[in-house]
Amino acid sequence: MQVLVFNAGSSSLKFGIFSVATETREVFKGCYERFRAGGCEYRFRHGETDERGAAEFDSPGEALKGVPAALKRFGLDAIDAVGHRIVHGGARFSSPTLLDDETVEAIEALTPLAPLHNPTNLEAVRLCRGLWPDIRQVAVFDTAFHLSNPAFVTTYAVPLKWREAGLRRYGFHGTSHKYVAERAAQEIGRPLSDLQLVSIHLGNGASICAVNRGYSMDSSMGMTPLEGLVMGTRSGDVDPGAFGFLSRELQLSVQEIEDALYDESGLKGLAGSSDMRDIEDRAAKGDPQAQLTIEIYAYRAKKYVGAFAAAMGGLDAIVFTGGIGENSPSMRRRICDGLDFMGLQLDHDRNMAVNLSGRAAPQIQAYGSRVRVFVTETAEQLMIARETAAALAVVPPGGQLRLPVAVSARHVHLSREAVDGLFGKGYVLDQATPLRQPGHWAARERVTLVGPKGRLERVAILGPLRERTQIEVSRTDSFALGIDVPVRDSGRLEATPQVTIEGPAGSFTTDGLIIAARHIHTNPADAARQGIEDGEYVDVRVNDDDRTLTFGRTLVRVGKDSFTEVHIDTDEANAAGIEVAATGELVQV
Ligand SMILES: Nc1ncnc2c1ncn2[C@@H]1O[C@H](COP(=O)(O)OP(=O)(O)O)[C@@H](O)[C@H]1O
Ligand SMILES: CC(=O)OP(=O)(O)O
Ligand SMILES: [Mg+2]
Repeated sequence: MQVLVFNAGSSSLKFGIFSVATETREVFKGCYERFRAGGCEYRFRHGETDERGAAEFDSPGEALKGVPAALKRFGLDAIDAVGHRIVHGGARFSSPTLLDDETVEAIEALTPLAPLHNPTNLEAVRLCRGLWPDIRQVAVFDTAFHLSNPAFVTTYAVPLKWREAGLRRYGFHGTSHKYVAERAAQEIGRPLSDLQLVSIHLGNGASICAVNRGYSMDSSMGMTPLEGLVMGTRSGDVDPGAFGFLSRELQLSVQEIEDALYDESGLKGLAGSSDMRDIEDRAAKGDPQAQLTIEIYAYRAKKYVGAFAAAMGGLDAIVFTGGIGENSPSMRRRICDGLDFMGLQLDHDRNMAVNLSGRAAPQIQAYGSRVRVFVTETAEQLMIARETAAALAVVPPGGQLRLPVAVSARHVHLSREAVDGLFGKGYVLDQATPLRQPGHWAARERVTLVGPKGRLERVAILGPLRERTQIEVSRTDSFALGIDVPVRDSGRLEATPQVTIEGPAGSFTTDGLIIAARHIHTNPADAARQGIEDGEYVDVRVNDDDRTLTFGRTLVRVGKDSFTEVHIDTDEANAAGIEVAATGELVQV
């Protein structure tokens, strides 16, 4: 599969074509960067060609316009899918997601939380929809990796009302942190789940991530990519008291303050340039402003390394990546110097000799340093290509069907004889409420279930009538009744326990008591679209928020006119934090 990937950052537009099979190979690598008024630089690599030059674009968003022509010129415009880096995915997007009108709208709504990024990311999506309306596009989110952060990390100590409105920490650069952590684990030769790592991504945007035994535990970035380290044009940590001060002393509006924190701060605010190369050159020539800037930058990073080692309660390795992390030996040295007390010591010669060609990840710690120090190129585009292909492999070409999830509360299906016994001979139930499955209904009448421990009153009766009475309860209900109830597929009633059913005209005791195994009702057309068959078991993921849960072993039941719907019981719904209406999606076929 040929995958086109877009990675629009705050100071560059990177794009590439990847051939994804068992191995993922980068066929074409393109980049527009060093934007200033009136122009930028570009570099295109394809086979033996390595072409550099100047272009007229003055921002990553503008540079998108150059991509179609570049691909055409290299004969690379036949693609199968597009993968996009999307910086902010909020609490909803925990994994790569197919882009359609609804998901694009949801991403757009997050723009205020990543104003330097999401608009350009979406511009790339629109460009591709225009050029290749029939090609599927997948969003890969910077935030997704960090959704594993615990609540004590993601929660700001602010009023409940603000938290309810959505104020919380997220963290970014997740694709990069995940890649470099995996790369370091590979070099160490131990599984990521055994390791405590600090990943230091120093690009134009910069963040540090605590990767604790395979999961992101904390990131220096917060609700927006503004918190944390000093960046190219962003401030990083500032006392929130600054807002009041600036408003009173300089009469600045919230918008003016926010704009300045994003665009006029960081390296640019401190030294007048957002480019670390310039600043390092000036500092070396004695410029005191540039010197102080470098000291602040390194100190802030060092502080987070120490903090995250303490947060995890251990540290096996740190990994440098991003333009500055990869290319500036002096910045790496400033950040590492003085950390001998925690077992981290740099080898100065190795630090100077770093060569990252061929995806190398050299170790630059001194002999005897307990903590390893890696430098590695980040590979956001490669990760996006892989995750795009993986996401599409489980989504059939007709598109991802959101499966409505219905929560079944306890109910009974009655036989003719049971109705006679409970309500009187020949009684006709009132088919009060139609259900979504055609021909199915809930009756106005109710019954009571009685077990050795207790009673369940007002239990629903679902029709039509069946050959055999079947009573479906949850595991919690089984304790209320005091009966050990097995999990069974509907209709599999051999050797099931007995329960007593009471109605207004009489009661009787019958077997047929089960905890219904979760299942999907679907029809032949939807089943074909999803690539699933009657009788097969699939996994269904429900809820995209922090209670996201994947239900394994969900039985597919295809019926000629069935309405496609996942049925789970109340215990399962509670575990997944589902209240009334919810949807799920297939994660594995
Ligand atoms: N040799 C170098 N020495 C110091 N800084 C460098 C060097 N090469 C690149 N950088 C810095 O890397 C930063 C850009 O990082 P990069 O990861 O390319 O940005 P982006 O976040 O836009 O992807 C700039 O501050 C640039 O000056
Ligand atoms: C999230 C972020 O800051 O991204 P970038 O470094 O690409 O600007
Ligand atoms: Mg970047």
